[in-house]
Amino acid sequence: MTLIDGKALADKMAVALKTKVDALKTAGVTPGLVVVLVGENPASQVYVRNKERRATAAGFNSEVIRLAEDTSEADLLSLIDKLNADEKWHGILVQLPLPAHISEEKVLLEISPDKDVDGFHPINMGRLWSGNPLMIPSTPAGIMVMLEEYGVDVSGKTAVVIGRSNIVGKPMAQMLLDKNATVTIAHSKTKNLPELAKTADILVVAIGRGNFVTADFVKPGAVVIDVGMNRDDNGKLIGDVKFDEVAPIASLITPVPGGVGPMTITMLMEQTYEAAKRQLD
Ligand SMILES: Nc1nc(=O)c2c([nH]1)NC[C@@H]1CN(c3ccc(C(=O)N[C@@H](CCC(=O)O)C(=O)O)cc3)C=[N+]21
Repeated sequence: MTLIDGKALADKMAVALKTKVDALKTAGVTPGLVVVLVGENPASQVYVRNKERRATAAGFNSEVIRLAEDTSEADLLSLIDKLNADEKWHGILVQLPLPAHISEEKVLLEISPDKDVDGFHPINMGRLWSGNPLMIPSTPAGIMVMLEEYGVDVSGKTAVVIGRSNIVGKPMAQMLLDKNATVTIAHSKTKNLPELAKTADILVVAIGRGNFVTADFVKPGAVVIDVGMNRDDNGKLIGDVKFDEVAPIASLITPVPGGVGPMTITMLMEQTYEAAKRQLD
């Protein structure tokens, strides 16, 4: 079994990114990433801090706009309009989830598709599915980079993605399909899930249930990617995969933490850089 070290890869890519950013700055453009955080979700605070740290280290303009939990939808939408029009920002990220009184759909539609570093705007989702991607969701994008880095040839492989969210499951399936995997998307209503999962050469788990995938879900030699971010009873961060049990069977596996999470942030930075570079075109 080999561990897929997402943290180490993220650190390596950060060094290369810094060099690319320095060159872009010399050409007159500084990449700018603005993150909007509504309310006080403690988990979101951690992610947002990590993003800010990585953006600053890369030499970006970076700002976190913190809004009160009771911010109105109209106020958030007009803030987004302002950020859309501001040349300083190449990437706009509104941290999800939003408070219940704000429509996520309306907010995601408001962000200019050209600045939508999350790739959540319907235009960007449609572009991805039609084979003409621009901005793409960072979590599956980071997973594709990890597979490539660790020499996993996806073509012709059987892939099972557990989870069908717009943020991870669906774009993950499309990216694997684009690399010629045979892809199945499984979810909470799937029958005989362990048997199905066991057919996978590449198993991606993004269901948000701690330790859900046990050894009986995994074919010996499979590549196992754990997107889960759950807290156990002691507040410890755990994945969707029961690591100790699955790791000995897998050929490659991502840990939590230190796997998918750091690469998610790396891909946000890469996409912000690419968006900034397009400003020169
Ligand atoms: N619009 C939007 N875009 C997002 O990309 C987005 C979001 N909303 N809402 C929340 C989720 C979650 N997310 C993570 C990013 C990095 C880590 C990360 O860096 N994790 C580290 C450490 C985590 C820790 O120690 O708590 C790791 O896995 O090693 C985790 C989770 C981005 N999200």
